[in-house]
Amino acid sequence: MPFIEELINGTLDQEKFKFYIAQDSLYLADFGRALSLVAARAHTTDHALEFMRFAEGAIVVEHALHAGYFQQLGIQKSTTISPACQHYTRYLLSTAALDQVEVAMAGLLPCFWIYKEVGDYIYKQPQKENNPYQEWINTYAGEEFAGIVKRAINICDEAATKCTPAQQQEMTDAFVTACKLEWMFWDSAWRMEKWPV
Ligand SMILES: Cc1ncc(CN)c(N)n1
Repeated sequence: MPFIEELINGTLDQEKFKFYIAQDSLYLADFGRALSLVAARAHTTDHALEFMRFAEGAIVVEHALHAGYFQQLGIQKSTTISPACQHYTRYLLSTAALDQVEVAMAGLLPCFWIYKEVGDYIYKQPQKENNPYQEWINTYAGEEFAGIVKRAINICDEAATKCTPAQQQEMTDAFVTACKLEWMFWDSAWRMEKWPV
C-alpha cells in the first residue's frame, strides 16, 4: 500500500502520519478494551492472563510509542473518529462482547499478525538513514512483538481445536473481516479520511 511504501522510504507526508497516529491512538484504547473483554470471557485462566497482558501491551507499550510521536510532531488528540476507525473498533468491541469468545479471539488476531508481517516486510527492505518513522518500524519488526504475536496465534489455534467445524468457519470469517478492516485503516490514513456528511 502507498502508506507503507512511503513509510519505508521515509517520504510519507507527515500530515498523513499524524492523522494515522491520532486515529491509531483512538483505535488502541478500544483494542485494549476488546482484549480485556476477551480476557474476562476466556475459558482458561492461562488464556485470560495472556489477554490481560496483551491489553496491557496495547495500552502501555503502543501508547508510549504514540505519546513520543504526539510530542515530537505536535499531534493534536483527535476527538473525531474516522469512519474506518469507528467501523473497525466497533466491530472488535461488539465481537468481543457478543460473539463466541473463540470467534472474538480470531477477530483480534490480524491486529497482531498483520503488524508483524508489515514490520518484517519493512525490515527486509533497504533501510533509509534518518527515517523519521524508524521508531514505529522498530516496534513492530522487533523480536518482542514477534513473541507476542506467536503467543496470540498459538492461543487461537488451541482454542480452535475445541470448536466445531461451523464454529471454526466463524473464526475464519472473523479473521478475514478484521484483515479487511486493517487494510481499510491504512487506506483511510492515506486518504486522511473524513466523514462525507
Ligand atoms: C489499526 C491497528 N491495528 C493493529 C495495531 C497493532 N496492535 C495497531 N497499532 N493499529
